[in-house]
Amino acid sequence: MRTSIATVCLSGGLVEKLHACSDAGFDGVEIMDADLIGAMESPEEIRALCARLGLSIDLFQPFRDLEGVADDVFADNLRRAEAKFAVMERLGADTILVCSNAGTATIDDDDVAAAQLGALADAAAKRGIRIAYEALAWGRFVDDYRHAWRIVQLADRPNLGVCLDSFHILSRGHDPAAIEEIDGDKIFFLQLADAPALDMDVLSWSRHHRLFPGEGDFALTDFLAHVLRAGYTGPLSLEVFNDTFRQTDVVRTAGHARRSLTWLADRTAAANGWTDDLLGEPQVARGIDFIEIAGADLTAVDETLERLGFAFGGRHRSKRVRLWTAGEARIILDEQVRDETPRLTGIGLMVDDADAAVDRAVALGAPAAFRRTYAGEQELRGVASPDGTVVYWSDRPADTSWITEFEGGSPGSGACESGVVDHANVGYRWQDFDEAVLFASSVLSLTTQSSADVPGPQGLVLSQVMRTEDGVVRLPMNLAPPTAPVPDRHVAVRCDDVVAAARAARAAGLDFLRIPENYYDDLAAQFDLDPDLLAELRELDLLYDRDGSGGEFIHFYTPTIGGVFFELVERRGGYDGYGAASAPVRLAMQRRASASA
Ligand SMILES: O=C(O)c1ccc(O)c(O)c1
Ligand SMILES: [Mg+2]
Repeated sequence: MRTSIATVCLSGGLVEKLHACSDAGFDGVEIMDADLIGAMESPEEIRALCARLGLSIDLFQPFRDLEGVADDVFADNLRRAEAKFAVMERLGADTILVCSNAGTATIDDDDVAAAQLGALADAAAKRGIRIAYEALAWGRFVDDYRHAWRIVQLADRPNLGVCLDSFHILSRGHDPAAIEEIDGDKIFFLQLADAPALDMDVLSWSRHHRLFPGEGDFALTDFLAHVLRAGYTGPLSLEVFNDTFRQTDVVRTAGHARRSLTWLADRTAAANGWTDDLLGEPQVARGIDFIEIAGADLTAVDETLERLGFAFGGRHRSKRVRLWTAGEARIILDEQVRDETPRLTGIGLMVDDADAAVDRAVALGAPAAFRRTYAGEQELRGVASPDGTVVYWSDRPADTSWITEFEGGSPGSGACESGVVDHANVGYRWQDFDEAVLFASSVLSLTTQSSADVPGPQGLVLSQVMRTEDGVVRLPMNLAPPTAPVPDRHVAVRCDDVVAAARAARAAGLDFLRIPENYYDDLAAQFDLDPDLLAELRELDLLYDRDGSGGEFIHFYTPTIGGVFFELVERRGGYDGYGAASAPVRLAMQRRASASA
């Protein structure tokens, strides 16, 4: 698999971008005309730099508004094209992307389009240049790849082919299966982009919201399989217009981009029984082994967990680390850090083959994380995720012998004995969010569940749930408001009787997140609730949700300690959500609590 990336995906100047692409391991680049125009370096210098960096210039782009125009306009278009061909000769680029006319086309006639593209191809042929014709989703008369292919066939020039771009095809809902009807050697170029399913005008969607493969909702493995079955042998190239990636660190984004292609090639090969590009077998998590919270002083967390009914699992015999458990929910408190406010720093997952999980993660470019272990202690292998959170894997059935490394534990209050980690809700800075989604899909083998916007006091919070099919591991991921100093994260523990657990916690002196009276008035209006249940919810600051099939969710929150808080939840009757309807209340109350703190 040869890989390439359009320079438009990245932030910075052209030279910086090229260095980053090379460092990330790309084989080639698509040079955007605007990036070259804005560079001090001459085309010859860029050519030499690419050669030195081991990058081929796979495409020069875009050339706009060529075909479907009157003769005088076309004559001027040819003049423009000749000037760009001359630049390409200096760059040493042999393929130019020509977008279907979205601006100046006045003639809706395939014969005219084919004649004009043919004339362009003949001019290009004199310089050994190839034309890759791409149907833009918003093209004036040509907005479908099948139409572009018909015109290319009509023109019938050896140096004229199509460029396929997953965004233009999948955004319009065009069936990609017909790609297999195109001659493989007439697919001159392939551009890949994912995107979230949005209901908006396609041009804005394309220019601002494209994502790297594995981060959005497009069925890209199917798409790529059609292209490869057609016989395409050129590079897999990323063309992702995205406002975030054009602002984030160029080296990091290039690495992130490269990982998305490794993942896509692996998943496509696996889905089709191909052996090329295969990484190791994905390891789907069978459960959460533990959650790790680190901070310089975690005594407030100890107190909260104790009042919640957790059992003290003891102190680690060789480190400043403590363990708390509620049934199968295990929380590790790590005080081996300096000057840090408490935050969720690690997740332990149980898989069938922990070594395979680590190897696959490393193959996907995740840096291995090591923790200091002493003789007789269980070695934990893991990797750092892009934002620094460490993921550890252990073999299932749970090899929980590490628990015996903790000494001096004592039982809990009992209300939480049925506990298990229901979900870990992880907030990310805007710079980290998309990369975190890709990490969860590629390295953690979690699948994306539809995203939602949750209204909060600082604007809408984008929430994207990543989970295993069976729901044993659930990670709702939130894009924190840009002003949040540390994105909040919380651990939700599920138990059989959250009302009893809330009562016990209240009796033990736990402060709950206060919920306003207005919320309960609204609940009564929304759901025809049993008055006793409503009174109980109100008394205990519990939140409530009900789904369409009668499943119910009852939950409450502890106050926030540094960057972390806890939630206790109970699911009844197969409720599968996260109480999204009450999230605005929670966010508003947390803001109020932090303002008065
Ligand atoms: O948004 C555009 O104009 C544009 C340009 C070139 C492309 O390859 C593309 O997919 C979109
Ligand atoms: Mg494109």
